Amino acid sequence: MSDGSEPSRLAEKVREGELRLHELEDHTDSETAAAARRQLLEAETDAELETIGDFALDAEQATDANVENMVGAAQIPMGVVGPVQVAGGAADGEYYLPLATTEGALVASVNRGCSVIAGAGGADARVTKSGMTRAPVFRVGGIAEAEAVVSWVGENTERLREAAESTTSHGELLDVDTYVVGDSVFLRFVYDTKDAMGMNMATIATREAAQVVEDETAASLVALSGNLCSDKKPAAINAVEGRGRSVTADVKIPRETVEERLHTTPEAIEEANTRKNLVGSAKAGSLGFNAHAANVVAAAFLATGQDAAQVVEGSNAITTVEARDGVSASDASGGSSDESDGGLYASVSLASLEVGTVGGGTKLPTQSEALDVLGLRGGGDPAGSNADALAEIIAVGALAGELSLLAALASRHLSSAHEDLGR
Ligand SMILES: CC(C)(COP(=O)([O-])OP(=O)([O-])OC[C@H]1O[C@@H](n2cnc3c(N)ncnc32)[C@H](O)[C@@H]1OP(=O)([O-])[O-])[C@@H](O)C(=O)NCCC(=O)NCCSC(=O)C[C@@](C)(O)CC(=O)[O-]
Ligand SMILES: NC(=O)C1=CN([C@@H]2O[C@H](COP(=O)(O)OP(=O)(O)OC[C@H]3O[C@@H](n4cnc5c(N)ncnc54)[C@H](OP(=O)(O)O)[C@@H]3O)[C@@H](O)[C@H]2O)C=CC1
Repeated sequence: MSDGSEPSRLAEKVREGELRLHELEDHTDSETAAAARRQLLEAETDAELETIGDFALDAEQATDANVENMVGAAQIPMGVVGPVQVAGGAADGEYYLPLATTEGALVASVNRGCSVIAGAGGADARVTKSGMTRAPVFRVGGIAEAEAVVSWVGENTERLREAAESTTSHGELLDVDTYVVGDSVFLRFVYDTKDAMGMNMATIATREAAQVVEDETAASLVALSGNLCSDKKPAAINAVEGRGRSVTADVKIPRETVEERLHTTPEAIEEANTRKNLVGSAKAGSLGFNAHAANVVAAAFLATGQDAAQVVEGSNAITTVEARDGVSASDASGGSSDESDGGLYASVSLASLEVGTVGGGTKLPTQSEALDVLGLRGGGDPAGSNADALAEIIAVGALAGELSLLAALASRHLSSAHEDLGR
């Protein structure tokens, strides 16, 4: 880093039109470039950017792959919930889940849910489907040509696989789903992206495959993303077909635990879930039949370096709750322990949770430390197991949030909780 005059000199050059704002890193280190931009912004907006400029991350690393025109860093408070026992297909053990949020009462609520789940012996969780998608749109002459392209794709999936997989040592092409609308052909490529969330990987691989389609058929590529993917937009296709990881967590909680820890009954939580999450969501035309899965998904995404815009897909979740007779506490190994006099079964199924433990924002310092808390930094053994485990733990966090909020609503504690903790 240079002395204090260097940012002023660079800021002046930008002001005089000798340098563009985004070119500063070509002339200095990233930290100095960010300082120069802050000076410019401060002069032009009267804002003071002292705190934005007081960051601990490595500016070189951030500007390498995570941000352009860097001025500093946004800081979000991070809390932690747990420990909670997770018996998953990949996750196995007691976990603390870091959550970054500015919503008071959220961490307390999820923590309460985790303590209830822990008291019931833990939750089960499984990734039931996995596949990151990219769906280019091609122009054809009409439906006859569209049909010919679709047939060619069906007969040449192997060639497309070869082209796609030539760009990655980890990614595997699983499927190519075809859709036709008039003279538009959409090919929805589905990849196993292992421990990467996989959007860059899938996009680069699909570019190669799309080239083969263009070379061998009458189709002409219009856009490498044709929105049937569907990335970062509310879309039924993700809720139905899944995107990233489809993951479910569930738990059985004895009646006494519900009454003591959640101050309500299994029946009241079931009714709140039915009338709110199922009937209310249906009437609203919602894709998310849950209370606030997005809260946990967003906070876990921010803490662990996921792409925050994909909270849109992460909120495609259905919560089910049932008051059951003779319910047994989970024993966190898929079995059950002592029978009690009834209790609660609750589940959350997130259809399209897009997570990774390598790539994207996961490499940054606070984010990778948060992944360390989970024991999930970097690639798993076998590849994909770390991202599966992360999906399962977030699902259990979402389940904890659902339980706690539904209970707060059933016991009429929601507004007082937020009065006490959130303002
Ligand atoms: C606030 C509570 C938890 C109090 O709940 P309580 O049962 O009165 O609290 P408690 O003092 O008896 O503590 C119970 C447990 O909660 C946890 N807990 C308790 N306090 C803390 C704290 N400060 N920090 C960390 N953890 C805390 C902790 O696990 C504790 O157990 P312990 O460790 O003591 O044995 C409860 O009233 C609650 O969960 N309310 C619901 C709040 C909520 O879920 N907000 C979510 C956001 S709402 C929103 O964004 C979406 C919305 C609502 O618009 C969506 C929709 O339309 O539904
Ligand atoms: N391009 C786009 O259209 C979009 C991009 N994004 C952004 O994409 C980024 C995420 O893309 P993503 O592809 O996940 O990440 P990266 O682009 O950071 O690539 C991750 C790479 O890590 C390598 N890798 C090493 N170990 C593993 C492992 N165990 N499992 C899987 N891969 C491994 C792979 O290399 P190799 O392939 O050589 O094997 C993989 O391609 C985020 O920053 C996100 O914001 C988001 C939405 C759209």
